[in-house]
Amino acid sequence: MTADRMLLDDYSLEITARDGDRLTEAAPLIPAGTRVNITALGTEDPTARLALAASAHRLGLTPVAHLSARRLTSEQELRSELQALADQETSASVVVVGGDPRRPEGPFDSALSVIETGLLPEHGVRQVGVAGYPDGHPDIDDATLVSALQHKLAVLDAQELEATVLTQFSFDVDAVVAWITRVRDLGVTVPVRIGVPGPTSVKRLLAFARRCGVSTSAGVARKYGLSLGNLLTTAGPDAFVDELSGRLDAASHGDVRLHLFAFGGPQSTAEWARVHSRR
Ligand SMILES: NC(=O)C1=CN([C@@H]2O[C@H](COP(=O)(O)OP(=O)(O)OC[C@H]3O[C@@H](n4cnc5c(N)ncnc54)[C@H](O)[C@@H]3O)[C@@H](O)[C@H]2O)C=CC1
Ligand SMILES: Nc1nc(=O)c2c([nH]1)NC[C@@H]1CN(c3ccc(C(=O)N[C@@H](CCC(=O)O)C(=O)O)cc3)CN21
Repeated sequence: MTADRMLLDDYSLEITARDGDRLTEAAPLIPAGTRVNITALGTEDPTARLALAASAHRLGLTPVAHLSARRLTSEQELRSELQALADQETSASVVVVGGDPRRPEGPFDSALSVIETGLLPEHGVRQVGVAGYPDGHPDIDDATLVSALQHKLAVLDAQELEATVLTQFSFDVDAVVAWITRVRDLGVTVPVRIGVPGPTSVKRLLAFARRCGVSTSAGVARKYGLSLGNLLTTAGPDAFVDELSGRLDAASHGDVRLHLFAFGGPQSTAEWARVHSRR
């Protein structure tokens, strides 16, 4: 198996609640059991996210609902959301992120505070994803991020939950390789999924990068293949993934896979993964 195929083997796909119908259309392109992550945006109807989790499950995929700590207005809301996922048998895997609101909307200020409630395993959760930041975070310093990561993994381990680290997307292979090396050196052994945008217009990629605090310096953009002078062209992660796979080896970097953000919709991202994993 080539290095690209290892990275793309068992990739995960992140979509939003609005992508429901489009997931059904894209499903024939997606390997059975693939994890489909459902972003927590705060703008969508929570029932739409539940419906999408149910639909992914029916399509033979593995739904992974995201919980956003700072967007939860009460512990009751967390309980209801988990119970609703459990009732439709879609609670086995979730992701817990801090959430973008500057001030928490309820009792939870971080992913850790949600995990520490102990409510996840009580509702049938067995596997939990937490976030990693190869490019850093605009509002949170690196030391805080790394200690939060270690703390979350320790508590998940104590709760006998499987953990995965899902990274924020990045256009910078050097930063990603350095970050994987750093967390492995710190003793993080769990699987890591590197966030990569699926193909979409340069314009959309730049807008998402700005919104999510991801850097797009001129050098990084050029190497990635983002032509800043032509915003309507489509940019895919081909060069990024080829270089990343050439620079990783399982012995020193452990279990590393791709987490594809379907910014251009599930179909184009799934098609990209299918073509690229055959090369
Ligand atoms: N929706 C998504 O898919 C993603 C969201 N993010 C965002 O990245 C940020 C950090 O998330 P996690 O790594 O899960 O952190 P976390 O919840 O583990 O928190 C790490 C530390 O940063 C603080 N913190 C958390 N969110 C913050 C915020 N919005 N502003 C200032 N301080 C904050 C926490 O109190 C804690 O001390 C959040 O804003 C999160 O929403 C990151 C990646 C993906
Ligand atoms: N700090 C941070 N906050 C986030 O919210 C966030 C990240 N990082 N990292 C990446 C994920 C993926 N995210 C997203 C956000 C929007 C769409 C999206 O397709 N939005 C549609 C509208 C969909 C809707 O409103 O339901 C769009 O056309 O913009 C996809 C992924 C948000 N995410």
